[in-house]
Amino acid sequence: MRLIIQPDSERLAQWAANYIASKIIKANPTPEKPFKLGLPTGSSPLGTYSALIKLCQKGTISFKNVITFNMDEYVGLPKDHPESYHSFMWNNFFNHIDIRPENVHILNGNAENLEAECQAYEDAIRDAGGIDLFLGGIGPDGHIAFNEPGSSLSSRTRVKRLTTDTIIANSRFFDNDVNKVPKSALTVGVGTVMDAKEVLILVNGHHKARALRHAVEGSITQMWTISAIQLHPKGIIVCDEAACVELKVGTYNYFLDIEQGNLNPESLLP
Ligand SMILES: N[C@@H]1[C@@H](O)[C@H](O)[C@@H](COP(=O)(O)O)O[C@@H]1O
Repeated sequence: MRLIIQPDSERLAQWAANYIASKIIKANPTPEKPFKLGLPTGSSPLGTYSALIKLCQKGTISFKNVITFNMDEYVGLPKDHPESYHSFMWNNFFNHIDIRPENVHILNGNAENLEAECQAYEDAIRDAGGIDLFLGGIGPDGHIAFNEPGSSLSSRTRVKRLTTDTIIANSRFFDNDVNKVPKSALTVGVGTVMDAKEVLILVNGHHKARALRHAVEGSITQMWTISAIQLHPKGIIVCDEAACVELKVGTYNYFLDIEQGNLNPESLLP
């Protein structure tokens, strides 16, 4: 695993955006051979999305031949609700880049048959040839997508009931009223994310420090589902200083040290 430590959340976001851009450019995608990108919602990716929008508007990258698959969606929230993940993605990212709407995939939390919807999503990912790069964030309890503590590390896309912790954490988007937060969601599984060729996880802020410690220094366990990244051959976590406060000094120094010789992805951009 690589752990990229950045001074603050702005530089974390720029690093991640440059990394994603460099991968898209390197893949040189075409309509026949698109780049497949997995995407999260939440506050963690907002800076990365802004930086990617700027790179697209400058002409450094194009999303014309990029296919996206989002991680998750609430069950039962209307698609056009301001807090649906559909709204989030279009407002914060897709409306500002040159992506083709037919290349965007987001789970439908209002499907009549939710299980069939989840299976169709897995099939669509497989038919697209798998995901090249899955970008993600984590919850303070170390969950990835909506794979709450106790989720199988080989789980696939399915309906998941949200924990009280997540409902409380997400109530900030619903007038701080836990009763307004949907109680379940559709989510890709830990296994779905880990099947991607590369996984890039954004971790910023002091409130994620415990989760980062479990992800990097802890055992692989279903109670911290992000820890599954330890088994991924190309897993990267990019974090800010604030998220590092629970790491051992030795761990922190080691990851800074081994990254010294590595190229900053910015240098790979035209
Ligand atoms: N399903 C999402 C996750 O994908 C996200 O990583 C997490 C953290 O959100 P934030 O980035 O706002 O801290 O929130 C939700 O639970």
